[in-house]
Amino acid sequence: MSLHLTDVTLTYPDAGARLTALDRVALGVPGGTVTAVVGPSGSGKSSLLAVAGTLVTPDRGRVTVDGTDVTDLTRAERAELRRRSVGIVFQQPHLLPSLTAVEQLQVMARIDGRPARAVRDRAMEGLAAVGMAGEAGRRPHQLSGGQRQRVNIARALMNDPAVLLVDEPTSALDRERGAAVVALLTRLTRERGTATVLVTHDRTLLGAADRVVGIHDGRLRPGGGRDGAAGTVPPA
Ligand SMILES: Nc1ncnc2c1ncn2[C@@H]1O[C@H](COP(=O)(O)OP(=O)(O)OP(=O)(O)O)[C@@H](O)[C@H]1O
Repeated sequence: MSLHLTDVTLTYPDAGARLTALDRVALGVPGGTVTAVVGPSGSGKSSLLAVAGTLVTPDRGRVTVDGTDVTDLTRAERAELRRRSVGIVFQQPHLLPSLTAVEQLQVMARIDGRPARAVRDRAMEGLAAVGMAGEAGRRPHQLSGGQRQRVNIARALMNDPAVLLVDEPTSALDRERGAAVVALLTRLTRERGTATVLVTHDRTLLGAADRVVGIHDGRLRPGGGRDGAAGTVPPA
């Protein structure tokens, strides 16, 4: 399981010109590791996740998810790869208000002829993995912000993705709960061999990440600082 971005450039139309959101980005994330990408607002973090998650096709460069070069796939093949191999944890949990915690995970499950019972067992395992087995029957309004974020993470991991993309997972949480969520993501990443990318503007919570990379004006900076070779961060 791994994620590779090679020489990725992404531009958006901007008042008759093009705005470069990602500038010759190279990033390799081996399975079982967390790479944190840290940068200020507008630096390209969401763009990076959108490209890595195969939601947006870059102008140039290649994206390889779990050994498959996404660039050559049709739209339908990309959607299938995303469903099978990519988990995304959005900033806000976006849980469905009427569903219990375990049902949030069940709706994400690949049906694929699997009996409902097996899907439920898998969902319960997923909740247990994030310490939420005791809250399986609760609806979102009966959970704390940290608990909702745990359900969010469990849901993203329900189909055992090769790649996990996490957008500002701690923004709605206080420091202690935020640190617990990052520690949880790191543990699950190691246990499952997932290639995890976490983007944030907050450096204080990143002690648990295997690697921290900075992003400024669409360019990566190894080590998270403003110095260093632009754009290129080889696999750890
Ligand atoms: N759909 C779009 N059309 C035009 N420009 C865009 C679009 N999306 C993002 N941009 C621009 O691309 C650059 C990178 O944006 P991006 O959303 O990736 O940054 P970010 O680091 O995620 O910011 P934030 O932390 O505020 O979410 C910014 O200059 C932004 O204004």
